[in-house]
Amino acid sequence: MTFQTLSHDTAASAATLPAPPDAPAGFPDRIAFFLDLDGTVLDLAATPGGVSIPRETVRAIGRLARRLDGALAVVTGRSLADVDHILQPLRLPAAALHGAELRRRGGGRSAGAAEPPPARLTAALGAFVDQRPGLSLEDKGASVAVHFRASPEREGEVRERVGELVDRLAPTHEVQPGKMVAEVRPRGVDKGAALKALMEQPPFKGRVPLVFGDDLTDEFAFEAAVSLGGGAVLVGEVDRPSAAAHMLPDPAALRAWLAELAEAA
Ligand SMILES: O=P(O)(O)OC[C@H]1O[C@H](O[C@H]2O[C@H](CO)[C@@H](O)[C@H](O)[C@H]2O)[C@H](O)[C@@H](O)[C@@H]1O
Repeated sequence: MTFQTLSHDTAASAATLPAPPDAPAGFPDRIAFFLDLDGTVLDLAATPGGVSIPRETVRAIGRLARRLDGALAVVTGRSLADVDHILQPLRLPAAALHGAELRRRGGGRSAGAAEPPPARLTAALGAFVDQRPGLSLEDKGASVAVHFRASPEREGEVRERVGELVDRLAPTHEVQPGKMVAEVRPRGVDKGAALKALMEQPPFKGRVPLVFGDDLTDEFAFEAAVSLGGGAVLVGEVDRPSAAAHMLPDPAALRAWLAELAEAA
């Protein structure tokens, strides 16, 4: 495996990471792909429902999944229903809601970890959002998100209030910060644990993971992949340390990279 494990302590180093090789080592027989969606494959949009994906990207992902013998999964904060809607007609293995919803090859779903937060928390978040123009609540079941992209000046207030409400009302859940969003997800559920769970079974077992992501939640998956001898590609520049050893400037660059690899395959 040629993906190096590097340590990146500064934003400057993260901004100067090399691009991933055109043909990653182990492709297609010994490697597994894990794709984050928003900010990675998808350009960010004003609202969760405002995203779109070029049809040729869906075709490229489908083709790569076949070439990898099915060892291509989505790892996302979105729900499985959203994943299938965005990537239709594909139905890929997926760790949705940060891993609270897990779909292995063949459509089997995990049960258990996907309990929603207490209703009193969702009600309190709803009341908070209703009183502040520009905020919105995305209720995804096991995970709930407060979005402030339309009101970025409210970031401090949102992060503080969501943290306080979760501490007081939802001991089963914890806060997951993200881009213009404060999410609430089940405690201990993260993309790293989800990646490791998928890697335990075919078609992932015996391969090395390569993860593509952009946000804080993806760092769990980056670290898990590196710990399993694989690698990570950060999409977009960040002002934080990252476990990724490679970088692409934006989702368009990743879509082009995937299309080229699919074409070559
Ligand atoms: O894990 P991901 O696939 O990256 O999903 C993370 C969250 O993505 C969505 O929110 C983000 O994208 C929106 C559309 O571009 C944007 O409006 C918002 O500001 C971003 O935070 C999604 O709505 C969340 O449920 C996901 O958890």
